[in-house]
Amino acid sequence: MAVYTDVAEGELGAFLKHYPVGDLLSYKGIAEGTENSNFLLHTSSGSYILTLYEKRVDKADLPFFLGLMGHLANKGVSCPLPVTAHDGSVIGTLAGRPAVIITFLEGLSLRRPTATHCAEVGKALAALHLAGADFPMTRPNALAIDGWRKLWNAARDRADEVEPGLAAEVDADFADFERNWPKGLPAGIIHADLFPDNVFFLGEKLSGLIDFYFACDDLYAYDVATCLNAWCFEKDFSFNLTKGKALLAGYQSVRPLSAEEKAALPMLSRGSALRFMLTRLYDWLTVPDGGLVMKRDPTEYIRRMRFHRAIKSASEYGLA
Ligand SMILES: Nc1ncnc2c1ncn2[C@@H]1O[C@H](COP(=O)(O)OP(=O)(O)O)[C@@H](O)[C@H]1O
Ligand SMILES: N[C@@H](CCOP(=O)(O)O)C(=O)O
Repeated sequence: MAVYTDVAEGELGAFLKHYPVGDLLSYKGIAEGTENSNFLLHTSSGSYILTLYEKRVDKADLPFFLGLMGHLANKGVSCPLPVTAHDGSVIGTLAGRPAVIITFLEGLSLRRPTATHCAEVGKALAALHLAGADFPMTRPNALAIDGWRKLWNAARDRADEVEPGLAAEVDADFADFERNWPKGLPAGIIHADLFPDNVFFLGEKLSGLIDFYFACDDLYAYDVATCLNAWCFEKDFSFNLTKGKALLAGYQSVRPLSAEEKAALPMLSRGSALRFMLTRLYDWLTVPDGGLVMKRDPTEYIRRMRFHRAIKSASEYGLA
């Protein structure tokens, strides 16, 4: 469910007069997504996505996210381009919310990606890292260890309701991360949420990347770790080595990982699994059922955390 704010046809028509998109022919709310309200617009000049930013996106971050999409699109990354209004602005106001129109990308997100799709994602992630290297704005990762700690402080007392023993397990992880989290690895702009729902394909060919609303500055290899978690595990929580090999080979065909990045991959993957477990756990425990935010199962990421804890070397992910 991701239409939290309704938009009346009259006010949308009036809003669109400020943009070079032609006349409104039809529009409908999009069910997919988690954070914001999204609408598909058909106008006399084509299709667009209208996003109304809801409470969990800080308006102060919008120039970074939208500027980044523009920068990447101009460098040949297939991602939405924000549409500039006649007065030169990109961020408007609609139904009391910050609102933006972005270009529509063709393609479908996949429920069951294959190793071929994983290789494409690896290549696209590396291309994104290279294309973002000269983006002039910065945004610290709000969901790095300090941000995880805040989520954990809010959820810890009830964590064992979700999985007995989870509180002690995660406390031990924090102690390890706070002492041993990798430092000094290559860093720059990362997507930070490149899950299958944020990647479009036309057949086996990747057609676009969306949802840059967690993008930030952090370790490139941490973004690779997030993709291993999101793309290379099966529904039974087993790691698919063929997919891992394909994703890593795809990435390294564009941007080779250093020996230090490779060595850090098990810890980064464990940290990334903890990050997604924590946002899911926080929502699971704090958001009322039937509420507006779609709740995702935190236990899927507890399984991944356990898998990564047992990894001895990054070769177990499929690194040559
Ligand atoms: N540029 C785009 N082109 C086509 N569809 C899009 C585009 N942006 C978003 N969508 C659609 O809207 C859905 C939600 O978008 P997303 O950015 O993931 O929202 P949220 O930030 O709320 O999770 C996507 O799953 C996709 O179906
Ligand atoms: N990918 C995250 C949730 C964020 O949702 P999105 O719709 O903004 O991609 C998770 O799986 O926990």
